[in-house]
Amino acid sequence: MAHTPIRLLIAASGTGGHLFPAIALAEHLSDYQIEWLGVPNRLETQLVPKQYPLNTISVEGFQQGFGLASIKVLGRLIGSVLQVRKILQQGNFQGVFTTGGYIAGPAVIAARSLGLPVILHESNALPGKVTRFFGPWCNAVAVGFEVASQYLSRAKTVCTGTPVRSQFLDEATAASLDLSIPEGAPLIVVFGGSQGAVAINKLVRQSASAWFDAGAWVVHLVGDKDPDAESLKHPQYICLPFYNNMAALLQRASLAITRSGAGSLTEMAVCGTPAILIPFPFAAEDHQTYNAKVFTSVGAAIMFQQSDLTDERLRSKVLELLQNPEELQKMRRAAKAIAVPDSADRLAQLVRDLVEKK
Ligand SMILES: CC(=O)N[C@H]1[C@@H](OP(=O)(O)OP(=O)(O)OC[C@H]2O[C@@H](n3ccc(=O)[nH]c3=O)[C@H](O)[C@@H]2O)O[C@H](CO)[C@@H](O)[C@@H]1O
Repeated sequence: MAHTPIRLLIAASGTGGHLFPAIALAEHLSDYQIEWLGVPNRLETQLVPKQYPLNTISVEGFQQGFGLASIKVLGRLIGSVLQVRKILQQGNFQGVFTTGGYIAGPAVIAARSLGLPVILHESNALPGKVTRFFGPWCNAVAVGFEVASQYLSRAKTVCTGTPVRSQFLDEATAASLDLSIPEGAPLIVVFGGSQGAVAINKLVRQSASAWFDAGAWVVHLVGDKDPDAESLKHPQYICLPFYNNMAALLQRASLAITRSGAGSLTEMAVCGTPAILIPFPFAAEDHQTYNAKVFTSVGAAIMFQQSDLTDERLRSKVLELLQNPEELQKMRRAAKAIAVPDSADRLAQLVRDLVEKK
């Protein structure tokens, strides 16, 4: 007898760091009927595969006001909870999965008020405010890094690692790199999270000529907000606003220079990409520094705070690493050692256990 598929609502919104782990999980629940919950005009409208219908609600600005007992914030929260309840009831959903952030508050309250199980995944080493507040209301909080559990003592935490999309796990992906970089040439990949990092871009442009002289190639993903994006030209330099095949690029890279968003870090661990990390200085509660420390503490990466970093320091550190392949190899092994390649399976199993048990 054919049984009806489980219906799951995934509430993930805003940045690649929130969306990609949820997309990876969805790939592992292919027997489920999945719909998405997001907000209009954010990255989900572009990144969520079309097979998952996107429901949108208005929660814009909620996060900024979070914690302030302002009537306006409360009013907005109640409004969004009612919208999510309606979506859950009309869609006959049996559970909710969320990756935290502003969308998680209304999603958790709505689901719990209807008696539906909620699983929250927190990819950062220092869990966000929404996770710390709503975590205890969830049936489980899955964490990407073990260290996050210590900030969630009232929640039921399970360390699953953070899921990456399947192409990151297939070592043959490197062959699909469609950028012409000579085989064997050292490759430095520079990127700044899903939205670019103008400050890193500037430092890299000031430093890169010494790296070219040392024979390295640079693939620079500059984002779409850098006014000087086109200013550097060199035969060993490839500049793009965004690149879709990050798996191939990180597998091929000799070194990455990047922010320390949880998504990028998890992908670099799986691919074994040595990294220089420059945490985004304005990230909430400086959480990117906490993320970076997970990697520096095992020797998988080197961290610089943006305020201390000059083009001179960056230039010489990269040259030093390029001249020391054994050190890069050590970093590569250390990164691989903290990867959780079966994270999507672990998380999917947790979701199945809690949603199907109901
Ligand atoms: C500024 C900020 O607060 N960022 C947060 C945001 O992540 P944010 O999305 O900024 O950064 P992440 O590092 O988590 O993710 C970036 C993602 O974008 C992808 N990518 C990037 C560039 C590109 O050209 N192509 C591409 O596909 C990367 O492969 C990665 O999957 O949520 C994360 C998870 O809560 C946090 O850890 C980050 O601190």
